[in-house]
Amino acid sequence: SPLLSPLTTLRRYSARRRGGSGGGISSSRMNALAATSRNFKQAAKLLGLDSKLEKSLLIPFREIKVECTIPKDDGTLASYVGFRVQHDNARGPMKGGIRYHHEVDPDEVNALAQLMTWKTAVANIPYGGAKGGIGCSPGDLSISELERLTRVFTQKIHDLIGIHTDVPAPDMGTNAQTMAWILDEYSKFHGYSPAVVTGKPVDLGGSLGRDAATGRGVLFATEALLAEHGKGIAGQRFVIQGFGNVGSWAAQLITEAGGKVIAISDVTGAVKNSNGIDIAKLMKHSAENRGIKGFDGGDAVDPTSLLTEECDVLIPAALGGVINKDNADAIKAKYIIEAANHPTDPEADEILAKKGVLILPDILANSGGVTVSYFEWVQNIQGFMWDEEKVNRELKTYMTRAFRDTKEMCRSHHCDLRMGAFTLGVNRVARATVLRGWEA
Ligand SMILES: NC(=O)C1=CN([C@@H]2O[C@H](COP(=O)(O)OP(=O)(O)OC[C@H]3O[C@@H](n4cnc5c(N)ncnc54)[C@H](O)[C@@H]3O)[C@@H](O)[C@H]2O)C=CC1
Ligand SMILES: O=C(O)CCC(=O)C(=O)O
Repeated sequence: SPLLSPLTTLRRYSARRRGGSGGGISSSRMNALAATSRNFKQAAKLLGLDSKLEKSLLIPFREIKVECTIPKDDGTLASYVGFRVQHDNARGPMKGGIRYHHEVDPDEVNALAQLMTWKTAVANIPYGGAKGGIGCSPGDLSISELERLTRVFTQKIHDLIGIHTDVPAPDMGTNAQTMAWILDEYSKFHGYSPAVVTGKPVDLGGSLGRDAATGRGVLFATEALLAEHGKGIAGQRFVIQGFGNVGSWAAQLITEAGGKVIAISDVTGAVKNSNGIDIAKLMKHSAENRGIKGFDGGDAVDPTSLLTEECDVLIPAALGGVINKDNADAIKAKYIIEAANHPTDPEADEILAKKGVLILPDILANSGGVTVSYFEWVQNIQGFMWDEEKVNRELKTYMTRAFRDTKEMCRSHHCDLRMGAFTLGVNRVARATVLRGWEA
């Protein structure tokens, strides 16, 4: 969250976890890997990819599973399973976040790693894709337990990550402080290596603007989509699920651009105000009260009904699979901007397409985070720091270009935005793979 120090954010996450389910996640969601692979196969078909190349692109490069055993503060031992899936490196070092969440499982990490491969290609940054996670509830761990867990995880994978092999970053339940621990632990083995992680604190070589980057990229992508329909952010009504790094920055920047955030949720609860929620006040409340619950700047609403609220633009910015065949038909938004990864199941895609709802897919909409991660890595390698204005200006250029390239694929392949982005990403990875001589 923009107003909080890294340590406070992790503590706040803990309270959110204890606060209740937050809602909106149905048991009807598709398996994440099945859903992502289905989108990939559809794109491969549109591109007319050779079937052997298609198969080779889908199979991950490496799947790592490690047991991380740590002493708890009370002296007992606890063990957690950590994963890192390195999906593809045809276009460069593998890149992607590390998630701490109780629902982390190998299939989902696999799906998220695959999405990173297509996302970095859509953004046209010189990376492949990876993702990691530890099955834990960060909220139930103290800061020192989280630090021990992160250091043990790093000890187990340090030989398999690196500046030119695989570069982790934050995702749900992790933040700049987590990256600082990974950087420190990795550097014990390999010498001081700031470029081994991105999204780290600015004091350790993090980029200005990385904290806000995913939310800012969501704003730029939304602006590009609305502009096609003769609209701007100003005057549009937004509903946002998730008030963590991505959701809180998106809410803040949309408000600054004149949009009206009329409902927002996190794991502790949801609030609605048709006159527009005071986001600065909500940030303060959330920091002081460990979540949205109890905020008096609107009416408390059932988080499960948040996604189906009347609005112009819906922004899921929390978990995957939240828009599925159970609730898709009830969605009233005209546009869905996927700030979260894989929030929409393919079955829901079909229902929403029939209703005329336009979806800006995750691998385009949330690519601002990894794009500024790339800027951070470049700055670290060059030993030179950009000012924030340059970071934000370059981010806008990259987001606008990714949107334009996606639209071009939509036109040439007669497909929707999701398939436009998938064909764009898959085609770039396929070309790099063939050029490198994949069959040799
Ligand atoms: N952090 C980043 O740079 C990027 C994140 N993403 C994606 O954005 C999404 C959010 O990530 P972050 O904001 O980084 O995570 P975070 O850990 O900072 O925040 C997650 C938010 O989701 C909320 N949440 C959890 N379960 C919920 C539920 N059932 N209902 C409503 N809210 C719920 C939490 O309370 C919290 O507000 C994830 O899907 C992540 O993969 C995508 C690209 C980059
Ligand atoms: O910044 C990065 O490297 C990765 C961000 C990420 O995990 C994502 O885009 O889903």
